[in-house]
Amino acid sequence: MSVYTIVERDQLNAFLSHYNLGTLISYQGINAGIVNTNYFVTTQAGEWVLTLFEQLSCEELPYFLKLMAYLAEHQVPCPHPLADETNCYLRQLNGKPAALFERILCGQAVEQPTLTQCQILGTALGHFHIISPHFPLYRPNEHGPHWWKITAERVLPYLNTAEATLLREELRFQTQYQHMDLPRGVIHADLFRDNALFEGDKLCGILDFYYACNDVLLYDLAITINDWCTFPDGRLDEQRVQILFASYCEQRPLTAFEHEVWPVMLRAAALRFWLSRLQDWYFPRPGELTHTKNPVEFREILLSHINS
Ligand SMILES: Nc1ncnc2c1ncn2[C@@H]1O[C@H](COP(=O)(O)OP(=O)(O)OP(=O)(O)O)[C@@H](O)[C@H]1O
Ligand SMILES: N[C@@H](CCO)C(=O)O
Repeated sequence: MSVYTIVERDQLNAFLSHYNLGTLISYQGINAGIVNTNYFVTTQAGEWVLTLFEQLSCEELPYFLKLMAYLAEHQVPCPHPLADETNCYLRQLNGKPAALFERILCGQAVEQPTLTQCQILGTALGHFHIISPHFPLYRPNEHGPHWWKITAERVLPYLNTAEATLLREELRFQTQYQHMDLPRGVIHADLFRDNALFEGDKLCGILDFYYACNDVLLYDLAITINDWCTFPDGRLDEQRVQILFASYCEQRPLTAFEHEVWPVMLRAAALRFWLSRLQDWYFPRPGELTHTKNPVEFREILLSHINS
C-alpha cells in the first residue's frame, strides 16, 4: 500500500480549512502508485485527491502543478490542482509538500488498449504537444543522454556479455544524434497505460506528470507508442502504431526530419526505460515500495526496433 505518510483527521481538517471546500466527510488512502502518498478525500463540495510529495521538493513542484493547471485549462483531460486561500497550489502537510486535485471520477487504466483507445490517446497527445510549447516554465529532462551514460556505468557490471554489448552499442548509436532541429516543448515523458484512465472509449484523464520536462516532442510520442502499441514479445503492433501515430499527426503533423529520425527515437525511448528499470532492479531505493517492473521487456523492445 502506497501510503508513506499517515494523515490524521485533525491534520486534514486543518489543511482543508485553507480551501473553500466545506467540511470533511471522509478520506481514504489510495493503494496504487509508488512514489507519492495519495488519499481520496470527500468534502461537502465534492471529491478530491490529496497528494503528499515524498520526493519532489517545494522548489521543483510549481512547474508540475502549474503545468497540470495549464493543461487542464487547455482541454487536456487531467486533474486541475486546487488553489488555497492565498491562491497557491502548494501547501505543507505533516512535514511534506502537499496539494489537492480534482478527482477524476471515471475510468481505469487499460492493459490491452483497443484500436479506438489508441486513436483517442494519439489525439490527446497531439493536442498536448500543440499547446505545450507555449507553457512558460522550463525544466530540463533529468533522464536525458547524460543520465543514460551515468546509469549505464552503474548497471553495466550486472549485465551479461550480450546485454552489456547491446547497451554500449546503443549508447554509441544514440550519440550520433543531437536532435537539435526537432520541435520541442513540454513532454509528459511517462505516458504509459497505467497513467491514463479510460472508460470504454472515453479518455477520462491523464495522470502523473512528475517526469514532465522540456524536450523533443517526438520522443514523447515514441515513449507512448513503445508502451501502448507493443506485443508482450517486444514487437510493435503495427495496427495500433498506425492508428495512434495517424491521430497524433492529425493534431500535429510531423516534419520531414521527424519522420526521418522516428526509428532512432523509438530506440532512444526504449533505451531510457530499459536503463531506469535496470537501475530500479539492481539498486532498489530503500524505503520505497517496490512494484519493480521487468527490465527485460524494454531490452526486447529495443532489440525489436534495432532488428526491424
Ligand atoms: N486526480 C485523480 N483522480 C482520480 N484518481 C487519481 C487521481 N490522482 C491519482 N489517482 C489514483 O491514484 C493512483 C496513484 O496515483 P499516481 O499514479 O499519481 O501515483 P504516484 O505514486 O504519485 O506515481 P507513480 O505512478 O509514479 O507511482 C492512480 O493510479 C489513480 O488510481
Ligand atoms: N513507466 C515507468 C515507471 C515509472 O516511471 C516504467 O514502466 O518503467
